Amino acid sequence: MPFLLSVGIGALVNGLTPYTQQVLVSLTSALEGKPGPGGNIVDPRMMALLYAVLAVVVILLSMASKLITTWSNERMLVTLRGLLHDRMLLLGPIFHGKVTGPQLVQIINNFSAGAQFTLREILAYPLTRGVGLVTAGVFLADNLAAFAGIPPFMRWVLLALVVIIPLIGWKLSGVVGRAFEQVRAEEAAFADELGNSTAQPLEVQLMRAHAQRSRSIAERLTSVMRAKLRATLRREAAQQFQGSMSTILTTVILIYAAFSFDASTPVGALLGLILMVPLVVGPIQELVTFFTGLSVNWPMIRPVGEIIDAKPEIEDAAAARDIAITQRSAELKNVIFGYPPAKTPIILNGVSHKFRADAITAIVGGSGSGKSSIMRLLVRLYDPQNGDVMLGGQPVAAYTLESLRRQVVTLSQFPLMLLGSLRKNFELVKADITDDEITAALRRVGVWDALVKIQGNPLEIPVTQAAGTGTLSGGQRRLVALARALVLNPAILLLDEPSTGVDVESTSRLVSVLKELARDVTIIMVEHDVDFVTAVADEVVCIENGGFVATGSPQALLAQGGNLFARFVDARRRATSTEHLDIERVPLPDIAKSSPTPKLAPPMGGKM
Ligand SMILES: Nc1ncnc2c1ncn2[C@@H]1O[C@H](COP(=O)(O)OP(=O)(O)OP(=O)(O)O)[C@@H](O)[C@H]1O
Repeated sequence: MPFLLSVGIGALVNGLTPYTQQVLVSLTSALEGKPGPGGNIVDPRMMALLYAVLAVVVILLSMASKLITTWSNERMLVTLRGLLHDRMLLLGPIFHGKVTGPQLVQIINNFSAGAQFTLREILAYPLTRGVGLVTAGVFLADNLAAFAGIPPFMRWVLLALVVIIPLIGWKLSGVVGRAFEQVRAEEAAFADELGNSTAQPLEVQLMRAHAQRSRSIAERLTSVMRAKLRATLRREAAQQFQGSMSTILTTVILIYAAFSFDASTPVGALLGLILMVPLVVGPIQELVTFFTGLSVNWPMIRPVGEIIDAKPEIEDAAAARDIAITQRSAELKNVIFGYPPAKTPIILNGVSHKFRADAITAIVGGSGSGKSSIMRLLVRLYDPQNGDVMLGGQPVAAYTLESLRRQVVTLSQFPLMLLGSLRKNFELVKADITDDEITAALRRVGVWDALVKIQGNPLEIPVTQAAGTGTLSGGQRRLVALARALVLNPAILLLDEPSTGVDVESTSRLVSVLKELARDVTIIMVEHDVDFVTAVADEVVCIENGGFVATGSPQALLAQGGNLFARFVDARRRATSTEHLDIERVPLPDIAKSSPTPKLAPPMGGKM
């Protein structure tokens, strides 16, 4: 609505402006006592009055047009930014693997403004500028006709100028566009580099990498500056050229008019030429400027368009339904999987396994063996190339993504924590959650008492980017995230390294929480800590070289020996054993025989 209003008023202003100038032309001719370009003799006082009224109307409408255009622009921009944000959250891992977080921030924050401007111009130009162009064109022809004997070729000269000059401008805009494409690439690289520094500034300090980061940022900034300088110089040259269009045309017409001027020609017609040429050239010039602007903005508009057009990689299958998981089983049937788009290397090569319902299964394997990939298949972040992933006896694609992810809940290794209060982080998964529900969930995972020590009302604890005074520690974050996952009453819970960063006391609490939970939730976890696995898991599935190589309870696998789990436990024991440490035994002084103030044995290598 504001857009249509702004376009309507803009068209009115652009139509009235040449008309107002033409009134001035008629007024001048009337003062001279000659008929105006229209052929009529008019009353100069009436014309002066009409000019005054029209001038005031144009001024008022121009002001209104500016205000409404600003309002409409802001509304369009808000809608576009919201749309980009929402679309981006629907896109899958291939998209998010390609476009980094800092780049997304840049697209939604900055690039959207360029896209909004372009969209507005495309939609509004034909009406707003078109009306002005046609009106001024008609009056220009009227004024030219007042010059006796204008030969027809002059019209062709004019037409040629009107066509050729914008064409040259268009060519120039291509050069400018390429230069700005480079600017965008440099800015994206800078955004990533800056993201590297802002992600963990304290870690940068601890690594004493300040100088390295500083150098990288300086290099990137220099590249951005160089690219911008190149592009800006090209743009300035193009704009200078476009700016001269109006002057060139006015000059050509005036020279011709001056040579064709005779006693019968009204001075008003000459004035008409001077006034109308810029009004005809203006919209054409704006069109060229717009196309130049389009080339300049295109590198920024394209990613905006890509997000709007991009299709989520995984969508609901045609026959997908909202199905309740009653039978809390999960099964892989001969699954073959490699990451798209290449789908090679094969990560899972024909794996089959039925995860026990209402039990805890730990997937154990070396780094990069495909453990997390299995979790991703279970929540349909990806689809396998072959075989079936079954949940509750149904293929995973039979569920709508909404119903699947409501019931199969993932607790990732580094859970998402929103900046804000602890309560806000629970509202993330359940908008209408009550304080009592949050409290119960936090008590259930055993973190409540520790949180009370941070702040009397733990729900108001501020969640910050990093751990610090008055906020959550790394381990507490994990337990809070587990509490948040439980709020959803999952049928199947997927845990990625749940024991990471949790202290010994909290770990034993975690073991009992998970064991209790597993009475009516199927838990599948990826875990490197084999002691934790031994303590908590009912079943262990070992993965190696794309296949499941051993399955059984931790105790059975340990008793059997030789399998991957037993090897891992053994390696862990050897790594943490103190037997290999050569500790020199220092003889204790014989207190009975020694003097009242016995001398202590000197430390190794030390001197008393
Ligand atoms: N999005 C992706 N695109 C392409 N390859 C990927 C992607 N994610 C993971 N991989 C590759 O797939 C293999 C298995 O990855 P996965 O994350 O499943 O391993 P993992 O067993 O969970 O490893 P870790 O214990 O180190 O977390 C790895 O070689 C990894 O590099």
